[in-house]
Amino acid sequence: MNEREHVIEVAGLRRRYGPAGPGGFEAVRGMDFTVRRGEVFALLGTNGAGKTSTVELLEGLAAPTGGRIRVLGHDPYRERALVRPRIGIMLQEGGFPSDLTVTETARMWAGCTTGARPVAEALEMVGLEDRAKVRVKQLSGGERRRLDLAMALVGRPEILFLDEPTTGLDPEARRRTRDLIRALRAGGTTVVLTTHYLEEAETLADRLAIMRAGRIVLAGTPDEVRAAQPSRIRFTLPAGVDVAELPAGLGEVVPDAAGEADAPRAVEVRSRRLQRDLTDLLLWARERDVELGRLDARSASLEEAFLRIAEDDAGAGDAGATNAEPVGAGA
Ligand SMILES: Nc1ncnc2c1ncn2[C@@H]1O[C@H](COP(=O)(O)OP(=O)(O)OP(=O)(O)O)[C@@H](O)[C@H]1O
Repeated sequence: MNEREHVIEVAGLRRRYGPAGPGGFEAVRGMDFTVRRGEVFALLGTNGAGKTSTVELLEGLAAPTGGRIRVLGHDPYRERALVRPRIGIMLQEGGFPSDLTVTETARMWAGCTTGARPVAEALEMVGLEDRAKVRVKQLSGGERRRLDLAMALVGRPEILFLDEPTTGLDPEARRRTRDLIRALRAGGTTVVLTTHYLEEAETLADRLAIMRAGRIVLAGTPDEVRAAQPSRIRFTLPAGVDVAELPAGLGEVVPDAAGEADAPRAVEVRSRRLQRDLTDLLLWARERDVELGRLDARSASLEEAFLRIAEDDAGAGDAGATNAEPVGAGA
């Protein structure tokens, strides 16, 4: 496998619903990223950030209003006939005819697909083999999601697009779906997924991008995205020890404003050099014989990175245009 082959290339991508001007809405506002063959790439973002709007453009379901997309070297909208047979799509709402059984639905779908995977195999991959004879309308919501996934797998896609694949699944089905995604990746399938489960992105994705208001505001490997946020050191200072006495050069020191003057004071240090700042703090405490209460030091989680971006909605993405780190750049 050529690690550097980009199977998806996106530059300056835009999507507007409705007319130009105040009557319309621009859901995708200039996105740049690449996806490499064989990786799992996750798009994250709050409701309405533009994930589905973006993925639909990659799938060739709509034409962008600006920018350029290449999927497997082709324009997925204009050259749909070349791209569609090589990709698998699991939409948020599959909408298969509900009077057919699971097997009939899968056969119908496979009949439209060249080189289709055997239907029984696709159903087994998603754990629906026991529901093969059940009508689609009798499936539970989670089972329908799994049927949608099975249909996306029927064509043995090179790139699999999964829009919130585990939403509505019970924990066991979710675990099974995640294992399946890992197995597909191990077999060389590229997976583009949107999800609201941060731990899913954290454990599955090779790289991820966090969107806000139609733009990517942070992107990279899960480690890179976490590292972009400060670590936190939390402790309490005994009564009588002032925050100003803390060693100089610690990261941003945020004392708890509500603390009483004669009671221990909670302090948070936001640090970009966790080991160094923690060492400085502990040496200072030993030298001064200060007891730090409830000491806790931790690196930022993906959730913190996500929440910080979500909370920053006041800027509604303008900052994102300049802060965005193009995914795949120089990698
Ligand atoms: N057909 C449409 N016409 C007008 N606006 C639309 C249309 N489809 C989506 N939008 C708007 O575009 C924005 C982005 O929607 P999109 O579904 O892409 O977001 P998302 O990140 O996938 O959200 P979610 O996490 O809720 O699925 C939203 O504000 C939505 O209201």
